[in-house]
Amino acid sequence: MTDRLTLLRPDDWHIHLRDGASLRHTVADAARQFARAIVMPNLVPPVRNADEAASYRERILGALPAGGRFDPLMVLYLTDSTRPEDVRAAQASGIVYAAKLYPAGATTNSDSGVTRIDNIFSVLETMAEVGLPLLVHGEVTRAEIDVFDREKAFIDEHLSRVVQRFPTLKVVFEHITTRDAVQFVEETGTNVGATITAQHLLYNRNHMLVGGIRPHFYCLPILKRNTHQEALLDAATSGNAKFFLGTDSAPHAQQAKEAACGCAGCYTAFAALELYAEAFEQRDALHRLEAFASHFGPDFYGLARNTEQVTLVREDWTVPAQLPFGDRQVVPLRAGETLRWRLENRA
Ligand SMILES: NC(=O)N[C@@H](CC(=O)O)C(=O)O
Ligand SMILES: [Zn+2]
Ligand SMILES: [Zn+2]
Repeated sequence: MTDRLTLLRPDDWHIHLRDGASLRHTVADAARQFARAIVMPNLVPPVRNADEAASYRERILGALPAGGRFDPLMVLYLTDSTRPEDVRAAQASGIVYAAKLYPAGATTNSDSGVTRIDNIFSVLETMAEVGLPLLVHGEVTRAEIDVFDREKAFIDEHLSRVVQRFPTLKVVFEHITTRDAVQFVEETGTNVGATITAQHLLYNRNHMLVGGIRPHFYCLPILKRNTHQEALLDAATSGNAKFFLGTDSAPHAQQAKEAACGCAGCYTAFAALELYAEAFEQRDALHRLEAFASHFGPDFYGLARNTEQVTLVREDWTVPAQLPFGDRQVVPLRAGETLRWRLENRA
């Protein structure tokens, strides 16, 4: 049995760092694990153009602990009024690496999202032309569609159409949760990839709903049945370069999660690699972790792989019941429970 696992330092291709006082904590946690991260733009108001991305990036770097190294890769938030010029300016800025499609109303802070994908076709055309990847929260929002079916409906109604219409556009289907999404990504061209979270590899909806409702497992897209979890585990451990690490670490203050109407999002960045290692080990696939975590993401984005290494050691440790989150607290995934792997530089 392997007791130490050394791999290239990973990157996180989907993270929420939030803003303001929380940055001090979210950035420190991310920087301990990752060299770079694709930083989600769903602030209020969202990050809509290169200038807003540049100032958010400065706030993130300003929150980095002394001596810390971390490269935030910024993302534009597409709205109905995003223009092709915004895409060109973002590409020219050198700090924006993608643009994100949130269907309006699909998830946390998506009110300014796109109401009809056809509204942004000229923007998508420019993105394809300049080589800026499209990141997608793939869920329809129509009230009559069951929450467990919203990802599949998005593929059928929208994503397949977008991919056909813009065959050279790079697309990352974010935080996929279904066998349908795995199959769609497998069957489309090499310009279409997907991120997979640790929680969707480790859990299914029973973990969230059997024996009591557990708000800290609630995220969007929602955990699905175990057959979908199995399909995601197959994909992540397959060695297929289209599937790579994106934590979707999405902290909300404890009171906002443990509420009559709790927010969606799991906080995982504090132990992301440890959580993924647990999932890969379930499949005897630890030898596939490095490529998933550290090779396929930069390869897809056309960036150099990292050169520094990190080491995971087999050592039990207990996840704290809470972690500081600005002037509040966040309950991390697995709070109070034991993790079997530990990143060597963990304090
Ligand atoms: N994943 C989540 O459940 N929540 C994310 C938004 C998102 O990625 O959809 C958040 O910003 O809280
Ligand atoms: Zn999302
Ligand atoms: Zn997210």
